[in-house]
Amino acid sequence: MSAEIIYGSELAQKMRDEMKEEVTALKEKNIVPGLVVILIGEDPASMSYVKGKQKASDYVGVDSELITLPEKTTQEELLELIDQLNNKSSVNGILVQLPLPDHIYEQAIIEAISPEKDVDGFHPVNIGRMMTGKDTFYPCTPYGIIKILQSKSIEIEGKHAVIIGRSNIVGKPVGQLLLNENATVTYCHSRTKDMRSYIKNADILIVAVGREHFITGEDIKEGAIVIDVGVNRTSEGTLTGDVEFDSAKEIASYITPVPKGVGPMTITMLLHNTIKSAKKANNLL
Ligand SMILES: NC(=O)C1=CN([C@@H]2O[C@H](COP(=O)(O)OP(=O)(O)OC[C@H]3O[C@@H](n4cnc5c(N)ncnc54)[C@H](OP(=O)(O)O)[C@@H]3O)[C@@H](O)[C@H]2O)C=CC1
Ligand SMILES: Nc1nc(=O)c2c([nH]1)NC[C@@H]1CN(c3ccc(C(=O)N[C@@H](CCC(=O)O)C(=O)O)cc3)C=[N+]21
Repeated sequence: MSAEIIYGSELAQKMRDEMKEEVTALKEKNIVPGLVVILIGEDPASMSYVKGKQKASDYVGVDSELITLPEKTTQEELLELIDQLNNKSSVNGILVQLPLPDHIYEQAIIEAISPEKDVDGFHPVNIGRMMTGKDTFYPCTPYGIIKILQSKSIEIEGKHAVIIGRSNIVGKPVGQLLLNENATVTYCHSRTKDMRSYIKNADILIVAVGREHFITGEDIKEGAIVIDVGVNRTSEGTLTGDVEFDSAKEIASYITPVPKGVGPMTITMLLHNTIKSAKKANNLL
């Protein structure tokens, strides 16, 4: 058996086309969804992600502003900027690119962003809403993964979903969203004992570790659905996921590639959240 490859990039394009129409209609009501991205320092991977996001915003018609600040920016300066943006009505979404330099306390920044403008879905209020099954801004990568599964009408209910990785931005929230969809969820992480036994029993396997070739075809169950979140740069300078694609493809029923898998959906859901925020601010939701 050879798996069907799910190109998140194709779903992303389709959703961006739909959003573009929606934004055009909003503009006729004088509503322009506005996003501000704050990037501190000059990390090349972050700069590349931010560029992709600017391009997608332009395509959809979201008014996106990039604020780049020097590495030495203080926590107080960043908090002051966030305060200004929280109070600016033309700004519907605020994203502070992570990770931040060591001298800035990440949690203080996340909590300073108004939950109503937290289009990353990282604020504790939004995480709490997600955990209690309420509608809110869901974290973009996990939300994109749910959309990828739904786009292929893959049933989540009753399935055993195994998540490798428990970060606040990917692993934990993707498990929560899958639980909300009635999956049975197992989290694995660096302290998990006998991890391969869980992986072998996964109907849906989500891999978010950040290590090339972490999972191979031998690890997974026949017919499993494999979602590869990892983005690793190879020694040749290309991008690759956490899953050894060629071997896994022969065992899985569906698999996402890297690039062109989850990544483009992350950006798409960021735009979705920004448009949603603009609609809410104008009492359209
Ligand atoms: N495509 C996209 O849109 C996005 C892709 N990414 C990519 O996804 C990957 C993960 O990102 P992120 O969640 O932020 O990463 P983190 O580094 O924050 O988390 C990695 C997780 O993997 C776990 N882990 C590490 N080593 C092992 C091991 N040997 N066995 C089992 N678990 C292990 C860690 O466990 P522990 O908690 O115990 O340390 C941790 O929970 C990265 O490659 C990143 O680039 C990230 C965001 C978006
Ligand atoms: N506040 C915050 N929010 C984030 O959502 C956030 C963040 N910080 N910090 C870093 C991670 C990483 N991340 C990615 C988004 C898109 C791709 C993506 O589009 N990848 C393309 C390839 C892009 C390329 O070619 O460089 C793909 O997989 O096809 C990757 C990674 C968002 N993150």
